[in-house]
Formats: sequence, structure tokens, C-alpha cells
Amino acid sequence: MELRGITKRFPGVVANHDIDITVRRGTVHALVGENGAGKSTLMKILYGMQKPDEGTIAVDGEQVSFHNPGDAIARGIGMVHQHFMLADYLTVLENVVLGSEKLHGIGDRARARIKEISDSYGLGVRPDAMVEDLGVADRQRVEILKVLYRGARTLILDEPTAVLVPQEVDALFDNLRELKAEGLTVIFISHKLGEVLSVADEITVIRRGTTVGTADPKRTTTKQLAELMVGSELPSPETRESTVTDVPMLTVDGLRLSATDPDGVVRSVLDGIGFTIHKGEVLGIAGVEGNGQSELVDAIMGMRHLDAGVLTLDGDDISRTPTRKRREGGMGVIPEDRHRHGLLLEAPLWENRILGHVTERPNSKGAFLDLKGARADTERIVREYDVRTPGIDVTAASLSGGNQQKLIVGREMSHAPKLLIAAHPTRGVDVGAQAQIWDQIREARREGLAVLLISADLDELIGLSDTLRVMYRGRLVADADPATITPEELGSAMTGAATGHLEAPDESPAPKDTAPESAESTDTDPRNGGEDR
Ligand SMILES: Nc1ncnc2c1ncn2[C@@H]1O[C@H](COP(=O)(O)OP(=O)(O)OP(=O)(O)O)[C@@H](O)[C@H]1O
Repeated sequence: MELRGITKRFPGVVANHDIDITVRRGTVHALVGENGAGKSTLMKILYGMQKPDEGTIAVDGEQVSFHNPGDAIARGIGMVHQHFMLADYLTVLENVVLGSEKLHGIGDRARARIKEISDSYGLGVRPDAMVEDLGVADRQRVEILKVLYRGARTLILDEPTAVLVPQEVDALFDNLRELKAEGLTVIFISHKLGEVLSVADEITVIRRGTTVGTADPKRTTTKQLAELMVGSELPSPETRESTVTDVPMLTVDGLRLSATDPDGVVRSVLDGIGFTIHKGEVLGIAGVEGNGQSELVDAIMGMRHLDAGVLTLDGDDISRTPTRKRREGGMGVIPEDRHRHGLLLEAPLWENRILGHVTERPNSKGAFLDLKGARADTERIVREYDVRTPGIDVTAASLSGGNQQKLIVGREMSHAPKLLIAAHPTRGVDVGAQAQIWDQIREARREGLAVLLISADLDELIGLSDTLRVMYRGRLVADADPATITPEELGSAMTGAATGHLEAPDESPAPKDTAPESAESTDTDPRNGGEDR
């Protein structure tokens, strides 16, 4: 596949400027670059979702022009988006054939074809499983299968490992190698440079909309790659230091929550959760997505009715306090799904600055909104958090994913919260911005901030947390020492729990799977290539 001179302009921004990329058949080609560098735009052009202003695309030597994804699929190009697009209450087979029934119908021929694809690439997909019963990694395999079923010979994957634990990442990379061995081509976007080096055959680096070069994964380190992306040396990391006090900031006691699923069955989603986060402490919760983490955040925010439990924030019982009062009382939140709960996508950046903090300074004065104050402060956040944007009047939707995240982090940190609930605080941000966000959280922690950290990035959990707990099926089943545990050990504790290998800490104070084994370096800062381990 050859992309030549691709240029794409948006109002005030040149997202892609004269980009050249050659992708050879049968290779895994990684695309790396800072937030807003233009990676997603380029992939959207290749998948027919956006039209380039200039430039040409040739597939197998033949020039093509895509008007929509259908055109791209017809030329064998498929895309797996970062947010999966599966229908929960349908089976795998139904999901796969949805929209392409003409290929093999929806009966036995389709089932046989799915099995055939699954077997030949080692995907292990069961056609009759319900999607709602599948974990994140299985859902991703269904998405990949869906694309292959439509005849794709080139797969575009947008940050495919962001939601996977290390063992799942290894399994995905095995799948990619199988695809490659069969002559398929994979193009993927990632901010995890260690992973990029381990799986890619070729790497293209994009900086500020332009290709700045290619890197040979066999001869490049994560540090060199990061510097190629940023165009300068990264600052050196700070060392770990404890700022934990013995003053409780948030206490959660005996929290129980149940939910009714669409079949009318009542399930327990949080079952006797209890913990304390002290001033100056980061408590990290490790767990495969969907084990109650989102419900825990909702419960602490006051967005769900509790079956039982007491919540105390800085000495005040807030169990029945409305969400707004909890926010005004010093609760900041970086939500898991920034599009649904963090931003008003169609509103300008400065309005997004006000969101969730309407009654607070600098957004309001007395009973009135202070538009001037809010606008000036948005300018400050854009500067301090390096949000790459042509101005504060553009919509949040027009920012790249990582820059949207930086805006949310900036907004929440600006109100000097007592407690920060941070769900995947650096999801989708590049290594430079990740290091900066970590530094900001550490700095605030030194001033007494308490943080509840939920993350799928195990390096982040280990690197930032003072205390680590493992969550499984709505319960906190184990704890681990971040100073000694490795991402691999933590990953297997999270999935090991799924097969019942973990015991509750009450019954066994140090579950074997999570017991610290080695005293290896705890430096997980991305700037030191921490992901290499
Ligand atoms: N629909 C749009 N309207 C206006 N500007 C846009 C639009 N889509 C992208 N941009 C701008 O184009 C630039 C490139 O964005 P893009 O999403 O391609 O970056 P990216 O490299 O994928 O970043 P990230 O790593 O943060 O996802 C950014 O400055 C972004 O604000």
C-alpha cells in the first residue's frame, strides 16, 4: 500500500501534511506519534471515512479513491476501532454477519466460515457465545474476526492494547503474527512504545502532521523512539517517594450495590467493598474491565442508589449527599468514557471547561456565570497542559483523543480536589503527556491529594500507586505491594482471579499469586522505557 503526499486540512489545523508511507504486504506496520500528530486522521483517510485534500493512495499498485468505508472494505481494508462496536445481546455469529448477511447468510454456512477463520488464525472464537458474556480480549477477537469475515487482507487497529492486560497483549500479538504468516498486513496505532518494538516489522513516526522517518524496531530503543516522536529529549523522571499520611480522606465501608439486567435478573455488582484512602495516598485498583470498577466510581460519585454502605469524605458522611454537593466538597473525576461522561463534544473548549464546575470559581461569580473568567482559565489550561488546538472556540470533538484527555485532566486538577477519582487518566495520551500527567498527580499528592486510581495500564498502576488492590466480580480479593510487584504478576493476579486462584486477603494475608517475588527496579516511567520489562 502506498500513500503519497497525503494532506488533510481542518479549520485552523493541517492534520496531515504531505505524508508518505509505504506498507509492505505481510508485515506489521506501526504508526507512532504525539497526541494530535495526525495518526487517526490518516487511518480514517485510508479507511474511507475522510477524504484527503491532496495525495494519492495505491493498493497493490493500483490507485484507489475511497468515498466511504464500504469502498475500503471492497478493496480488502478493514478497521478495528478503539471503542468496540458489538451488540451485547446478540451472539458472536449474529454480530459477525450483521451488515454482511449476503456473504454467507446467517445459518450454517456462516457458522462454518467463522469457525474456519477462527481456526486458521488461532482466534478461538465460539460462534454461539453471547457477546455480553465475553471479556474485553474476546470481544476484540470478535471484532478482528468480523473484519476478516468481510474479506479484509489489511487490518487497521487503533490502539488495540490499551484495554488489555499483559497476557492478553501477548495473545493478541500471537494472533497478529499468525495473520502475517498468512500474508495479511496489519497497520496499528499505539502509544505503548515497548509493545511497538516487540511486534512491529516497520515503524513510521509522525510529528505535527508529517512523516519524520521510519525506525527499525531491531535497532531502536523506546527512548530513541520517544525522542523521534517529540523531536527533543524527554525530561528525566523523578524517583518514587511516599507522601502517605495517616489522615483518612475517603473511607468506604461495607458498600453493596446490585443491578437488574435486561432479563430481570438481579445481580450483585459490588459486594462488601471497604477501604480507606489517606491524604497524600494513591490507591490503585487493578482488575479486568467490567468487574465492578465503573459501578464503584458511580457509587462514590453518588450516581447510584446503594443497597448498603457508608462513605466518608474528609470526616463527613456523604452517603446520601447529592453528586453536585460531593463535587463541590472537593471530589474531582476523570471519567472512564471521556466522550459520554467527560465532555460535551459539540460545545467549544471553554464551555467544556465549565462543565461539572458551574458553581465554582473562575466559572461563576455569585449567581452568574463568569464567561470571561472561564475563557481566561481555559487559555491557561491549554497552555499548561499542552492541549494542541487552534483556539478555545473549537469544539471538543475536533481535538485529537489525547488532547481531549489533557483538557479533562487540566479541568479537574484546576479545582484543587481533595479526592481525585482517576479512571484511566492517561488513556490515549502519548508518553510525553503521560509523564507530565503523572508528575501533576504526584505534585498534588504531595500537597495532600488522595487519589482513587483505576487503570488498565499496569505500569501506570504500579508506578503511581502507594497501595494496590485487585478487584474481581465486585469484590476486592487481594492486595499487592507496588514497590515489588511486576506488571506480569499483577496481570496474572487479575486473570488468575477469574479462574478462582486468588483467595480473599482476610483468609490469606498474602495470596501466592500476588506475593512479591523479586526486588527488581520499580522504575516504570515511560521516559526510561519502563514498558520494556
Ligand atoms: N473533525 C475534525 N475537525 C477539526 N480538526 C480535527 C478533526 N479531526 C482531527 N482534527 C485535528 O487534526 C489534528 C490531528 O488529529 P488526530 O486525531 O489525527 O491525531 P492523533 O495523532 O490520532 O492523536 P491522538 O494520539 O491524540 O489520538 C489535531 O490537531 C486535531 O485537533
